[in-house]
Amino acid sequence: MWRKVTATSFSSLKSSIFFKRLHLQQATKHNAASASAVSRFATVAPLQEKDGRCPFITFVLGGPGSGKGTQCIKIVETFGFKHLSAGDLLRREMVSNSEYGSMILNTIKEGRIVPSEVTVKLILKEMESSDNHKFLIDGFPRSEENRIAFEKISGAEPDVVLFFDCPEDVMVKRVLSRNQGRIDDNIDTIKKRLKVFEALNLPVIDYYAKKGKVHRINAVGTVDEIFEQVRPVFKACEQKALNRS
Ligand SMILES: Nc1ncnc2c1ncn2[C@@H]1O[C@H](COP(=O)(O)OP(=O)(O)O)[C@@H](O)[C@H]1O
Ligand SMILES: O=c1ccn([C@@H]2O[C@H](COP(=O)(O)OP(=O)(O)O)[C@@H](O)[C@H]2O)c(=O)[nH]1
Ligand SMILES: [Mg+2]
Repeated sequence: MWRKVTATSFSSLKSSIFFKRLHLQQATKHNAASASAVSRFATVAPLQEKDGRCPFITFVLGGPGSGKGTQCIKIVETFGFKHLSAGDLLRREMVSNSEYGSMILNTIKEGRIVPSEVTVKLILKEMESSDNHKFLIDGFPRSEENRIAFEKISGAEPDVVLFFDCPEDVMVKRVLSRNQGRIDDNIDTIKKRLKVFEALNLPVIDYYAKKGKVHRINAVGTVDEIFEQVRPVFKACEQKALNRS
């Protein structure tokens, strides 16, 4: 299993490099643009250099309400991935007496993006504590800065990027009827989130598209119809994912 195989490398990465760097960065302001992120996060040795193996990572991207979380549940059921929703991790952190609680609350309320250090730390912690080696990272990276932070700090890249492509009017309708009591599921915040998605998240999708990693899914249709587009993506890489275990 991935965690057992790489526990040493990942733990030492965590204690020796990631957390030390994190403390340094937390003392600074978090508003750096993606360009400066390149220099803010020093490169670490890729996980696979340490033991020849690395986790199988899928980034699940798309605008608010495009159906990322819904499809992740089906992917988990069918292909046995571990689902990590960045939004859920941040909401859990927010209500856990964390020092970041009020910052996360205000950021989500405004539809902005939480500083990369915080989100990457939560994601890597979950990955490390999981026995699974196949991960769906849902709703992350949301910006080039997020992407660079993850890749530099973890030394890993996604194997697959799913992009749920959905018209804005459909996304707005779905979010407004989501009914999960979320502080950001109101029309004012949705408008801001759509702008942030276009300005900051589409460049991430473009970046991975140029690397041939993006699978565009037409996110209009029933949940089952959409999953029939998703299924072949994972069927095609089942063997590759298995080889990582
Ligand atoms: N294909 C679909 N058709 C209709 N409603 C959907 C579909 N997929 C998801 N939904 C609903 O839309 C809302 C947003 O879906 P969700 O999976 O939470 O999206 P995201 O994680 O991308 O924001 C939820 O209430 C969900 O039940
Ligand atoms: O990597 C992330 C993921 C989420 N968020 C914040 O959390 C909110 C909700 O994210 P989630 O993925 O749950 O929303 P969804 O797209 O599923 O509606 C976003 O608008 C952001 O404010 C963030 O800052 N960084
Ligand atoms: Mg979601």
